[in-house]
Amino acid sequence: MPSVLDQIIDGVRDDLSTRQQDTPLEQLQRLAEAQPAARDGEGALRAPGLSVIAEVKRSSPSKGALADIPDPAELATRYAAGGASAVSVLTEARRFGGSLADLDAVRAAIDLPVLRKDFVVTPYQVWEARAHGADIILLIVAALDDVALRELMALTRQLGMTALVEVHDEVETTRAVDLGASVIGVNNRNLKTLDVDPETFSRLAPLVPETCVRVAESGIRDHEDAAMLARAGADAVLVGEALVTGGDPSAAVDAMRSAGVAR
Ligand SMILES: O=P(O)(O)OC[C@@H](O)[C@@H](O)c1c[nH]c2ccccc12
Repeated sequence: MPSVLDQIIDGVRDDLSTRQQDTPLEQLQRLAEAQPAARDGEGALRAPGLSVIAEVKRSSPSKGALADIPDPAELATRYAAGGASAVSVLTEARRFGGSLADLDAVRAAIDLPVLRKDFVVTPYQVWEARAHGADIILLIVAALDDVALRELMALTRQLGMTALVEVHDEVETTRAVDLGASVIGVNNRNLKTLDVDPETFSRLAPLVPETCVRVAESGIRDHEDAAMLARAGADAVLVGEALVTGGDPSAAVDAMRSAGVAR
């Protein structure tokens, strides 16, 4: 039985081959080179206090539809007003309801670093992220072998972007650290089963060197969860569902950010 992650990546590869036919790599590279330089995503997350990466997320494989989000730019503007350090935009279409158009809209609306959140498996997607103005990309260790991960990390750096390298267990964490990742996200959700274990971050954080930015991801409901994660060593939290379903995204971001101050 293929895992949920395998199934998602199969769909991503299909959609990718369509885009590669429409837009050849050389054209993307020209678009990427015409972009203003990438913003310093790592620096934004390293800033003192608990940083919030606020996510534009319409649906998820685990919960189905979460929110319509007719105007992602407006949502991103609210995140920025609440003090988000970066905005994450899901661009995966089949399971998460995202698109590169969402990324474009958010990029045009705010001046914060923007994270392209997708299942990146080829250099083409890294160029694509930069061509659409992203400053940070997600690289999921569970989806990549060391050769691919090293190549994608190097290209990300070459394009002036930050890689958020995502792990879910001890082996993946060691791989990320050994490959020199400087921003490591611990996903409390297992992408192979979609189960959330809120203790995952606390268990893995000690394996991540102090010199790295530690990001806690998934299942973070409120300022109390954020405070707990800050105490467990999180420099940043990545939050989607709680912000898109909560009614007041600015206040929710502000509450989480402020919760980290008392750490
Ligand atoms: O909506 P939540 O539970 O707050 O989670 C946000 C984010 O962590 C989640 O969307 C996520 C983390 N890693 C991913 C990888 C792929 C897709 C999605 C994700």
